[in-house]
Amino acid sequence: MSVLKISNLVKRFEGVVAVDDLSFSVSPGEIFGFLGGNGAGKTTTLRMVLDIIRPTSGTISVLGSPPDRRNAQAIGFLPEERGLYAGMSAIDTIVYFGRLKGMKPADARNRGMELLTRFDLADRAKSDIGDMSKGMAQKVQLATSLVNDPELLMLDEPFSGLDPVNQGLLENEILRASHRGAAVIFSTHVMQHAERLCDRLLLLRKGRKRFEGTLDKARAALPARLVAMAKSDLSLIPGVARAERGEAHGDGWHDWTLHLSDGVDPATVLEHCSANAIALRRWDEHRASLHDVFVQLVGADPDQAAMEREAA
Ligand SMILES: Nc1ncnc2c1ncn2[C@@H]1O[C@H](COP(=O)(O)OP(=O)(O)OP(=O)(O)O)[C@@H](O)[C@H]1O
Repeated sequence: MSVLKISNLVKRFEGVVAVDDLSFSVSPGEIFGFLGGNGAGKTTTLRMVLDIIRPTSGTISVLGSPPDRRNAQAIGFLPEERGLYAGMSAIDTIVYFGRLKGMKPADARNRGMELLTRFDLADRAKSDIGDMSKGMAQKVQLATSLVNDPELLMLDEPFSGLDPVNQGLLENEILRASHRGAAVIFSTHVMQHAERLCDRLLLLRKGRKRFEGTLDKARAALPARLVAMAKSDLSLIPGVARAERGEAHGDGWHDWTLHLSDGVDPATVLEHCSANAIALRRWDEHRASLHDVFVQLVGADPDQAAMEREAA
């Protein structure tokens, strides 16, 4: 059974269709990347799952029921706009959220301390949130979303604002939640995180689904590039859309870069070479990255490109 099932979801605000006939589902233990450019409709979708806003049409099922604040006990959510109550200690904040989710205070406190220890913040458990750095406060907020061991964990841009060590820590937490059977949905603009973590991903553009599937399927959506060294003219091979002859290596050997036509498997080009006695000294396949797929299907976004360069 799906933990989350969204069918034909539409959300219209005045003058804007924020979510446009969106359908997808997420199963227990699955890590699902919810990707899209700025304003694609990601946060709006997550808010509808949480019953913070209501759909214009379509249906959402969370653990078999329509969205309802009572589902909160089974959900963990890290909102995009961070912010906890300054004036409250880290551990009291986590206990507060645990209690909102129906936990006994002692259980929430034990679980909170366990999380703070894992997040290297045990010595700051009694510190006021207002006295913490932005990244530290973000880790406390992450702990509030994990305190109840949710069956559905939804993280909106969880990596932004974290240093590389803490980004690694967050990746581990996402894997840990998935291993214990939680369905995890996260949005990000940084494709490397999605590439490392996602079992499946969805690309959203202006509220509409542009792609849904595995990382392999996403990368296969763009033609591959091959780099080879050969004596023959490789531009004539069937399936090669464009070929560039590169550096000469003597005795007629040249580097070649081959851009394949859509849907052509690099293996068929290699088979053609061996069947036709085309000698090769080098053969490297370069598949499209998720970044390439994102830019192609969702459109380049200057903010995203800058963030991805920063993260690379
Ligand atoms: N309360 C609202 N009233 C009117 N329009 C809204 C409201 N909330 C969101 N929108 C619009 O809906 C669209 C989708 O916004 P949303 O915040 O869901 O995008 P997002 O994918 O989360 O973007 P980002 O990556 O920039 O956070 C945008 O055009 C936004 O302006």
